[in-house]
Amino acid sequence: MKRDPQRPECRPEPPLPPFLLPSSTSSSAPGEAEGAEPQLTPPVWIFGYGSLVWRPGFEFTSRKVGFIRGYSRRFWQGDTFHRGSERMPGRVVTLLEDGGACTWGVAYEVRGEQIAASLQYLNMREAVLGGYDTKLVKFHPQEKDAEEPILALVYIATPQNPSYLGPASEEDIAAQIIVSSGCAGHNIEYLLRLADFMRYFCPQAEDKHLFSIEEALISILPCLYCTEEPLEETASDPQKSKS
Ligand SMILES: N[C@@H](CCC(=O)N[C@@H](CS)C(=O)NCC(=O)O)C(=O)O
Repeated sequence: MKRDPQRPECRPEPPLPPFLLPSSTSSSAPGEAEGAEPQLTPPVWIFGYGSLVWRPGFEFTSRKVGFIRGYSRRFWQGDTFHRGSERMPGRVVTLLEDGGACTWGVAYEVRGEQIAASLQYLNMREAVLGGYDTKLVKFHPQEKDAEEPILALVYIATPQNPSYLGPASEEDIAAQIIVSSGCAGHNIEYLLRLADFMRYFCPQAEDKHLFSIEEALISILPCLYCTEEPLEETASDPQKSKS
């Protein structure tokens, strides 16, 4: 896919300074480190790259489409609550450290009372229910005139969390998504909404993993994308509409 010369090339990011944000799997919300001052200063930016791109679930002041460097998005996290069950775990996305890669998503700006409310909500949704930890990353807005990257909080499910499923073929991932649903809805919806986000908001970006799974899912369930014959065809040949 042709890259837009205006867009910053995706190259390895220099390491971030260490920060004291606790792992959000601890009982405290991110930013409430035991005995240490939180490193996030208002306004706080939260980067989403999975369900957060279409369903943040918290109030925010503004949002920007953009990317982070050094990570690839992978359907390698199991989910037995939002998009799956204990008996049929679903698959949702996490980030894999990958020096030369970029992951596109949405960063949300939260201010004032929105900060504590969003972090408490996400601590429950992502950490407690989802097994995700928090990290700080540099977010690059897609606006061409965007100068500096923005420090943002991101939720990542590491291989150490109990729901981590790890790599599988795109076909096996699609087959697992097809049979999984949970409290937030079907796992198919999760995949297709993420694929639609990338098509409409980041058409210049590549995500072979995501679109290969979507293709595998459509090859198993062609009805998902079957369309009626174009009207103009049946109009020109009325016999067709009778078949
Ligand atoms: N942390 C990623 C992934 C978050 C994610 O998709 N988490 C799932 C599982 S815990 C979730 O919140 N699902 C809600 C839904 O599927 O609507 C993001 O920033 O979007």
